[in-house]
Amino acid sequence: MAPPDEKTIEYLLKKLAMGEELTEKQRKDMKDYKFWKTQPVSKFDEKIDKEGPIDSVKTPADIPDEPSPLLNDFEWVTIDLNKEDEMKQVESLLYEHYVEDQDATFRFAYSSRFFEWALKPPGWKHEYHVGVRVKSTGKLVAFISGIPSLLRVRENKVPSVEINFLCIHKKLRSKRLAPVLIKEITRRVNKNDIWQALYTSGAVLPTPVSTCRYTHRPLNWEKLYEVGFSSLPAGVTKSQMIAKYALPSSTKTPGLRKMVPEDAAQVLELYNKFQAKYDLVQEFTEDELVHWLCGPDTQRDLEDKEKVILSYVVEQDGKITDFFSFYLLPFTVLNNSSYDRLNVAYLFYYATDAGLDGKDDAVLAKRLSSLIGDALVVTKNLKIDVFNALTSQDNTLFLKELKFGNGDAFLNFYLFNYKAFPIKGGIDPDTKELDPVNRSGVGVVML
Ligand SMILES: CCCCCCCCCCCCCC(=O)SCCNC(=O)CCNC(=O)[C@H](O)C(C)(C)COP(=O)(O)OP(=O)(O)OC[C@H]1O[C@@H](n2cnc3c(N)ncnc32)[C@H](O)[C@@H]1OP(=O)(O)O
Repeated sequence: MAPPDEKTIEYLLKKLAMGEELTEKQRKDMKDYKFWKTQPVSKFDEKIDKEGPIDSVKTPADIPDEPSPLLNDFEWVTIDLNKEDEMKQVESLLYEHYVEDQDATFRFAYSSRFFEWALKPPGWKHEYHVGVRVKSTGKLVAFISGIPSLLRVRENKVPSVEINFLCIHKKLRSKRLAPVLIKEITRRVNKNDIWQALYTSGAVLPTPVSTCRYTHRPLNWEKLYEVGFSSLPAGVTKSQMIAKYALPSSTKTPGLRKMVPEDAAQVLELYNKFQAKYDLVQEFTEDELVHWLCGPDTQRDLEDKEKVILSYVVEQDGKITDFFSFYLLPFTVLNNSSYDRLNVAYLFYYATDAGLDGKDDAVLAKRLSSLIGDALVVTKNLKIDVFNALTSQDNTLFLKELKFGNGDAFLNFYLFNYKAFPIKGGIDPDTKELDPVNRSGVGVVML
């Protein structure tokens, strides 16, 4: 990994991804996970004989009606994301404190639109947007969120929540507040008779069910270089680098067009068929699919580059044969005289009917390379600077060909109160290199 002061694209993307390099060092002994060793999660190296819940069966009546008390100066709050000022408070807490960056030169540029999408899918619940305020000033100093999600873990449907955006003000770090927040959201979720959760983190905790690697594809190499994020490899000229990442100006798939909500029934059918191969999947209703792929109503009239999620379908004679989607989360660059923003796209869901019988990976690889190659063209035309993807889904079939470079960061997937056999992350467990043969079993994409 490059030293932080060099500000290479590798370093930045690692920060952006909130990932960490996966080293044995990072993994403490189980006994040192003072909080996690008390929770219903698998232990490292635990032999799993059967998949399923860990805790004994409970009912909401067994769960306390009130949260654990906080220290005197603080209070629990439920954030009302329908209120503009409360939405803004979450935005600014995350803007200031979500990314660890010593000299604070870049930050995720979260927007209300992004949270409308990420935190208010169909069936969202106020009580899963949990905050801690300073009593005297009302200042929001910590946040954790959940959204309802029906998961499939191999053959089992698991009603769950997805937990995300855990954030504590920098001044309140290392005071064991994170476990208190996690216990409070667990209590609120359990009260609704839900006992399982999915979450991801760069941090190594007991115990990842899967680990994927981040990869990135420069779209505007010159800008990345000019802001000092990308370095010039020895013996290569700038024009060679620009030529390396050049893309055609228009897409090549006949019938490619933007997805509209009316496509949902066909897209859902295709999504379900395509995702059948994966071991960890999010099941969608049609309404949920529209939300996740077409975005909330509030984004529909915006220009594409202002949207948070964009989806495209391929339609041939009235039949949708493929789709892809990506979400946009820029970051603000501080202290740079030429640029104040870097535009970043993240690969989201996709599916194709090519090679659905699973007999010929070459057919699937060819189609996906062409499809996601078009996603690169679309994003480049939207002035996106870099396109990120994990090694999840079938991504290792096309990442190399499309010139995605390996990131240093890894993302761990965790299940709460659910034992599961390990799920492949699209990388070789020893070398951590992309593995196009033993592809990932992770179908779900977390934000
Ligand atoms: C059924 C429903 C269940 C619902 C709940 C399911 C579980 C959800 C779990 C949450 C999923 C979140 C998904 C995301 O949002 S991942 C994104 C996490 N956020 C950030 O990285 C933003 C910047 N960092 C911070 O705000 C703080 O450093 C955080 C809040 C991360 C920790 O605050 P702080 O640094 O001040 O620490 P502490 O003294 O309070 O607490 C120390 C304890 O916390 C354990 N720790 C540290 N980082 C994480 C982490 N990312 N997930 C889980 N646990 C974590 C740590 O191992 C130690 O426990 P143990 O080692 O002693 O055992």
